[in-house]
Amino acid sequence: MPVSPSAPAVPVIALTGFLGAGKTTVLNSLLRAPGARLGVVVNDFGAINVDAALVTGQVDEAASIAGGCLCCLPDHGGLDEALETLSDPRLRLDAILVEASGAAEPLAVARLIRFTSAGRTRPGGVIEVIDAIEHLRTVDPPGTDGRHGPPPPRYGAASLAVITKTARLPVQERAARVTTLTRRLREENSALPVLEAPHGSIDPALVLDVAGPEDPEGELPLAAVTRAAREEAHPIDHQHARAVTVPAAGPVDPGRVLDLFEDPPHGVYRMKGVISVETGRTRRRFVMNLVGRHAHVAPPPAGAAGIEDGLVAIGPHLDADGVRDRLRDALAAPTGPIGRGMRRLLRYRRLSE
Ligand SMILES: Nc1nc2c(ncn2[C@@H]2O[C@H](COP(=O)(O)OP(=O)(O)OP(=O)(O)O)[C@@H](O)[C@H]2O)c(=O)[nH]1
Repeated sequence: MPVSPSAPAVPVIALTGFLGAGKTTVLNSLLRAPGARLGVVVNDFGAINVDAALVTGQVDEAASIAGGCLCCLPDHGGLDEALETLSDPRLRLDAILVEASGAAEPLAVARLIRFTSAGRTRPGGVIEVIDAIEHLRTVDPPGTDGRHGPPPPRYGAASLAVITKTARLPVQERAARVTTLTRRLREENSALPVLEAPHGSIDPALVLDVAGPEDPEGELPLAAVTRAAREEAHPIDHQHARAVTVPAAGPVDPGRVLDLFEDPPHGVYRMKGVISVETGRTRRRFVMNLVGRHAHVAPPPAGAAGIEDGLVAIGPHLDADGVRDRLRDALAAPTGPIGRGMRRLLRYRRLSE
């Protein structure tokens, strides 16, 4: 079927959020929803793009950018080219979702999308994913006096905020946490819609709503200019996280990997990757995640078949050599029986349901 030369510009929606907040989980939930044809660009910080391998569901077109933040990589890691390709009218995509790395600064990501050279796209909004458990310790912590100062400027980039992991809080604390987070977000961004997303699940209609007209109807041109200026005023000023990637040569001792996850190296906030474990003649793979002090073990989705075994450790202040040694040690070939470690791993697996 011929494509109209006046095909509408494809909205590009950014998924931002701190390390491990749940961006891939939200993305997967959107991709499971039938209806819209979505393109995906996944940016990951480590040398192995773990997130790209963990994207499940119906991706109509995909691109992967690994090895650093979009905003810090030379030529933004090829984002313009990826958007140019994905916005080809022949692909007939309804929207393109860009999952930023957890170390990216949302204002910088919004600016890259706004000023991309890909001519058939338009900014479709920024969805900031917020970890209900960790956010007030990591992104928006109180000062030493226990009081919050001005909210982080990144809140100003968001068009929708999605709060994840509330179910992991004690029931009696959930409502208060959502209220506190919403109040903080709206101190910077007064009209920001905020919603809870149990296990990353949000209504895709809301996301495509976020991607509504570029400049809200009735908005004074001045408002658009102010928004662009705010994005400009915060150039790439984010704290540079570091990532250490260590591939695994073969099956590992799960006990050693769990020792690492239970006592991560100083400065490591996030670890993720895939490991293989061999018992008898059976080899099984597991997806390992650590966010803060919370470890999660899951079976691999189909997409993980294409990813090599290994771990990526990420943190703002880590000693790369020391961390690499710890990861290598944890991923070394087993030197003895692994039964006890396997039972520990399966216990984590059950608790991660
Ligand atoms: N209980 C619970 N766990 C969640 C939720 N959302 C994400 N997780 C878990 O949190 C961990 C990190 O989730 P991801 O979706 O990979 O987070 P991310 O923001 O893509 O991570 P980075 O790209 O590394 O910054 C995984 O173990 C998820 O299973 C949620 O709503 N509830």
